[in-house]
Amino acid sequence: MEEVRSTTAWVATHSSHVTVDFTGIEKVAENMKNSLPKVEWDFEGIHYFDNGPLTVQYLLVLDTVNFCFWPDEEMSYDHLASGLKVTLESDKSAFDADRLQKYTGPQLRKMLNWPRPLPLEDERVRLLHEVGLELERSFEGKASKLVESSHNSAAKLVALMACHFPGFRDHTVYKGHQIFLYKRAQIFAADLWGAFKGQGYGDFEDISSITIFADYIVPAVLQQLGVLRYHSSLANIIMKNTEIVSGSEEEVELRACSVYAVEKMKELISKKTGKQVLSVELDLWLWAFGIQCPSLQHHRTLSIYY
Ligand SMILES: Nc1nc2c(c(CN[C@H]3C=C[C@H](O)[C@@H]3O)cn2[C@@H]2O[C@H](COP(=O)(O)O)[C@@H](O)[C@H]2O)c(=O)[nH]1
Repeated sequence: MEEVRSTTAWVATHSSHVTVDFTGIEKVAENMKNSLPKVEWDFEGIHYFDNGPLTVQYLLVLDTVNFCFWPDEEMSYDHLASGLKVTLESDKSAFDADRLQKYTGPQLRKMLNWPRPLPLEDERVRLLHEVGLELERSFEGKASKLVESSHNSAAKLVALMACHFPGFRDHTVYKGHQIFLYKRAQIFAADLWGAFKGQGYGDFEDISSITIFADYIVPAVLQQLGVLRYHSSLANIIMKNTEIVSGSEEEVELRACSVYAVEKMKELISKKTGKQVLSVELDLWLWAFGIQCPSLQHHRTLSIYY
């Protein structure tokens, strides 16, 4: 996580298209210092939960395919989370490692009750196969064993995931420097922590080490709040829904500046209140705010990472 923090800070200080506005951060921190809005994990009631290892298996499958819900305007994260939940409720072995290795695009569509091909469907299927195979090879087929191997460390869990599953290696090269974001690996740790309320499979002594999850909703919210400012050419691209290429300077800056800005916001709120604030909590608040705001325009990048 230190690498996520330091490399995203490097991007923020060398950024050409996105600026982090410290006055904007100060304003948000000032507003939040008295009442930091607490958003409950699963505030929408769409996730599977049985307080046991099957929930861990469900969350790993969910975060394996938790990316790119566009250009299909009707598709959203909620369809994914609830579709996988219904699947598991009717067939408890649906996410067994051997079955994960065999799913096809049409079968995944059927699970989600989706009438047409999913965005990046072939990649979603490939990543499910990858996770099924590696779970079988290294963790007796069980996501719970993977989590147990992290010995209550979220940072270790993220490192283990990056090591075992190439699809979770969310990094890029920016102006010659390697930048780490690890969005889906971090969100898996956060989902466990949220679902299990910091107990059992969600008991991570270093949950404070996690950063926010750099997706396409959070940068848009931060821009709306005046925390991020876009160069006019980038603002135009986003306004016109023009695709931004994965790995481009613009894309890396949008994601990295978001991580950096929220780290700064967190430090400031903690200083003002004398209480520790977690990036996970800020992320959930920003994300929940973003998805309730249908007019919010986000950047469009075809990516398997978010
Ligand atoms: N930063 C951040 N990004 C998040 C999430 C979540 C879901 N987390 C759930 C877990 C527990 C809570 O109950 C949350 O509901 C999804 N995403 C990202 O959003 C995008 C989808 O958006 P739309 O097209 O509108 O559905 C896509 O990139 C997806 O990867 C989050 O928490 N934080």
